[in-house]
Amino acid sequence: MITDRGLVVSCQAYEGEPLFGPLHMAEMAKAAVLGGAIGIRANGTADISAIKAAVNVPVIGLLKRQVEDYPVYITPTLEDALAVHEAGADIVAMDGTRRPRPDGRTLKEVVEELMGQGIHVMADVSTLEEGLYAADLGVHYISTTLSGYTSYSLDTHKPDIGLVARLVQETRLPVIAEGRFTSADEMIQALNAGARFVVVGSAITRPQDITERYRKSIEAAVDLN
Ligand SMILES: CC(=O)N[C@H](C=O)[C@@H](O)[C@H](O)[C@H](O)COP(=O)(O)O
Repeated sequence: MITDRGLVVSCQAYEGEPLFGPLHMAEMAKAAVLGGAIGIRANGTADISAIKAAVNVPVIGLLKRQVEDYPVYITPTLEDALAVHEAGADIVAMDGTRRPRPDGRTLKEVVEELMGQGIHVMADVSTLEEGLYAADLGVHYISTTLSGYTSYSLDTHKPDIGLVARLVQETRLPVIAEGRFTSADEMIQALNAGARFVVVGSAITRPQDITERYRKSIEAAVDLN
């Protein structure tokens, strides 16, 4: 369990991005830990293993896999969840919605199997209802990761601190604030709303996004021609 409060850094790069691959992600994780991250979130078995070998903080693992016709892509099957666990993740993060999964299993079935094996589960949800359902199933953590990314949550506030607050009020589980955080002020608000910790990815570990954000800010304010 992660009992500390603070900042968890998500070190993820997609294929085609300059920092894609376990070597870069392990170095990124080391840098995050040097800066005081209390944990790392990572995608894919190769990155998870490399990061586990590189740092001494808990790793939240997931496996992103898009299967045709299924919108669920964060650790979509039981097999994916077990692979994440075997790669060394301390916590397995998975889609915590009730949408159909490519292996035909329900969220309940997957969670029960993982918990039966003593595996710690983080349910990535997009709404209060999903969080309450995941809590009923007994998951260890609920994260707001998917707010803004399901067809029925597209209009939610970025970041969704309101959802963090509601989940804290209505469940007894550790609530994780994750997704679309870009400033320390927003993170402080989420922690003050009761989040156990905040997970930040792109705003720290995607240099191309960071550069673009700065560039757009100056372009909006200064005539560069
Ligand atoms: C929705 C989805 O697929 N989220 C993924 C989950 O692992 C990652 O792509 C995000 O980077 C992570 O959640 C952190 O969020 P942000 O990068 O906004 O700080």
